[in-house]
Amino acid sequence: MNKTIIVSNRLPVDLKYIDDELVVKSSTGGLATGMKSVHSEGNGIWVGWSGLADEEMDENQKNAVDTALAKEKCVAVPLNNDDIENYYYGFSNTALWPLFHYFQAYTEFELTHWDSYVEVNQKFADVVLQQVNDGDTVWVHDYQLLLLPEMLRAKNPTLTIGFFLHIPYPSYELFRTCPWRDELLQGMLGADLIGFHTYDYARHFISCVSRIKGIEINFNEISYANRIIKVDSFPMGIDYDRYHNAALEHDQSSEESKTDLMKSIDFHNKSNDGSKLILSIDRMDYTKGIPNRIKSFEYFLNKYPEYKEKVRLVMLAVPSRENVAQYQLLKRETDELVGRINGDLSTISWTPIWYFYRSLPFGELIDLYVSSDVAMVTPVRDGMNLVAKEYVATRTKGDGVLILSEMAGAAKEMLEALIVNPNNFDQIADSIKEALEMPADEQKTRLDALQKRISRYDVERWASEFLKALKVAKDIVPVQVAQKLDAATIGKFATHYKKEGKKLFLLDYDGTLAGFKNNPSDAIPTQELYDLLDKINENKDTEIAIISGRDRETLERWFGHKPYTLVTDHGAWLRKVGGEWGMLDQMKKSWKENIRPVIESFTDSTPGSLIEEKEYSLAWHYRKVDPHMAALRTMELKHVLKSLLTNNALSVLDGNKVLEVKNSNVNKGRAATRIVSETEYDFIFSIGDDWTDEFMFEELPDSAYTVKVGNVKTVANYYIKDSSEVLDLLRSVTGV
Ligand SMILES: O=P(O)(O)OC[C@H]1O[C@H](O[C@H]2O[C@H](CO)[C@@H](O)[C@H](O)[C@H]2O)[C@H](O)[C@@H](O)[C@@H]1O
Ligand SMILES: O=c1ccn([C@@H]2O[C@H](COP(=O)(O)OP(=O)(O)O)[C@@H](O)[C@H]2O)c(=O)[nH]1
Repeated sequence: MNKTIIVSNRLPVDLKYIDDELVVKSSTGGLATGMKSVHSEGNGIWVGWSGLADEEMDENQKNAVDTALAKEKCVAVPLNNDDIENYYYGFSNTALWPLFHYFQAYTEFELTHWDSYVEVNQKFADVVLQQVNDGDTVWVHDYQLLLLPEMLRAKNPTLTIGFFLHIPYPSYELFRTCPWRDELLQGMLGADLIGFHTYDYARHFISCVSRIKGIEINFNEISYANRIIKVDSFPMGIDYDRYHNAALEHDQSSEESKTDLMKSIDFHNKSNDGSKLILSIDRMDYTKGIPNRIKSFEYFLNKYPEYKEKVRLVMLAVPSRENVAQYQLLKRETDELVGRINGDLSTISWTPIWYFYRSLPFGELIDLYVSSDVAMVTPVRDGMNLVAKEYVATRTKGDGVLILSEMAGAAKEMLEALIVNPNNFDQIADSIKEALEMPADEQKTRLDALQKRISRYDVERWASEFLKALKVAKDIVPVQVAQKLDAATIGKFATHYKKEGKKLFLLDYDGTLAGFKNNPSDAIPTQELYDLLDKINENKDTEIAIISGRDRETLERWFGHKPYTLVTDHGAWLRKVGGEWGMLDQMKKSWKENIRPVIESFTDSTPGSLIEEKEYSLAWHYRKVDPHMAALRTMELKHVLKSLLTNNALSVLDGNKVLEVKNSNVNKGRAATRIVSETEYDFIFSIGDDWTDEFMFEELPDSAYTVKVGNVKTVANYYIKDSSEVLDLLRSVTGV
């Protein structure tokens, strides 16, 4: 039976050696609870770092760790201190974390960090590959392991691979600053499904793939390396029942049983003086907007002084990544701010900010959530933010107000919260006032709606939706009627070619015999191409026909002196070997005077595009244009042209990064038909890359060998990867 392997930087268990004794604690983090059902199913396992440095343990200790982990169905990836320093604190947390959270000034790109990141991703891959069997599913989590999907696929293509990013995916403008942007995207594209918390993150990722990799994308499907990769958003939820039920239990418990922390800050007596509590919980991380929150609370107290002595901010900051300099600075800044504000504003009976730098066990967290009138969750950037959801889940009495930053992924789903810009102190101050004064029925209406949504789409649902979508994604077969041309089939062509009889090669030029150049006039034939075609042409039974969208003048300049059949202007002109040029259909060109200015104005307003004037057509090339802009402009231009081309005599041809206005009755299919109708060929081979070549493939007799350059939708029977394979293919078929 196939199994599912979960891979994340950290395992769902915390391990510690205390006085030589290994202490194992199950983690209650969001991911761990969410994946519980996936993890416990069948023979599934979880692969990750144990949190301990490999060289700090002797063999016995390592064995003890492995045994303890095995009991939890976990397998450790051994990391040494250098790995932890360079891969975890280094590339993951001083390059990717700040970059992906829009803290560009904090982002450091260090080659040693990158090298370690590659090496450690490979270590993860090696451990996973030891654990998997063919056909298994691997679900990779988060920014520490962006390279892993591709590393796994390279070694075992039978795996179904999902990837989920828990942090924001930045816009192209940020992402492109990373020196290893190609490698990171390549790594992620090894997955079958790539999930994000929000649609915006997914959109940014798709934009990076399209702009950096130049890959064609159809809505949320990326066609790459003969696979379809799905991209979608799956907003992660929490274990709603766990929080909700704990809060219900808390409501029923006696005052004495409340936790020491609560007693120490006199939470439960607050109702006596009518004072209110505002709660703030996060890891001590610069993305969480802690200094801004403190300053906006001070701003609130100064803007609405009637609230002095009536409200307290209880701030829990959990120590995190303390080895990274920016985290140390943030800690210092926070300590100083709290000290200054408390110094300025405290009275004998009132301290405005209660600040705790520590983590709390579950019970005390619940106590905090339940006892607070308002939760302020105001990160400057946050992938999702589970604290916001947990606060809502614990409000069992229908009261409590959530103030939520629009920069948290959670804001996309929690619209009934008071949504704020974390940098707008004035707005935050007003929202605090609104929250403190919100009528009970409004609190309840907002909470009901939030609770309904968060309880339905909980963490288990999130995991199962992702895995369902992953299965569907793996099963998508690229729309592909053509077969990849393999050595055996090429051998068959060659055998056929050697037989007696007339042979015809119909060869498209741009994108087939010649690779694309940014400027079409630079795509001149190489000596290698001339030599090869001449050699093939030495066989007196073989006819070479170059069938191109190029104009007559250009093709004549390049091939006029050769004994080849030439078809130009997408099939408008034909010159048989040794014959004269003839027009296949009577065509007009006077229309160009009206259409040219329209295309010219698009060229002016679309940097990178250019107009190519042919005798009987006008082509607008946009190969160098930014793909998003190109998509927009081609849509507009097609629309404008459609309104101008009112009779059927002209049509717009949507080619490979080119729009071309030409006479409707001309196409390569008609030209090819003319050629094959004049001679009886025993062997026909045709090859092309463009949409215009489809007419040719379509019209040729069934016995013809039709080959598309590029793995895209086609009516051809076969395809090859790209134009770099064309000349070798011709050599193999003809044996020259
Ligand atoms: O492992 P650490 O370095 O100690 O960091 C803790 C985790 O922080 C990040 O959490 C993110 O995931 C949450 C759940 O999807 C999301 O709500 C939050 O917005 C994110 O910041 C990180 O992504 C994890 O890998 C870390 O383990
Ligand atoms: O003392 C604490 C404070 C917080 N949390 C948990 O830490 C998680 C924080 O997740 P979030 O998505 O808000 O932010 P992250 O830290 O993952 O960036 C939440 O589940 C909190 O309940 C915890 O376990 N102990």
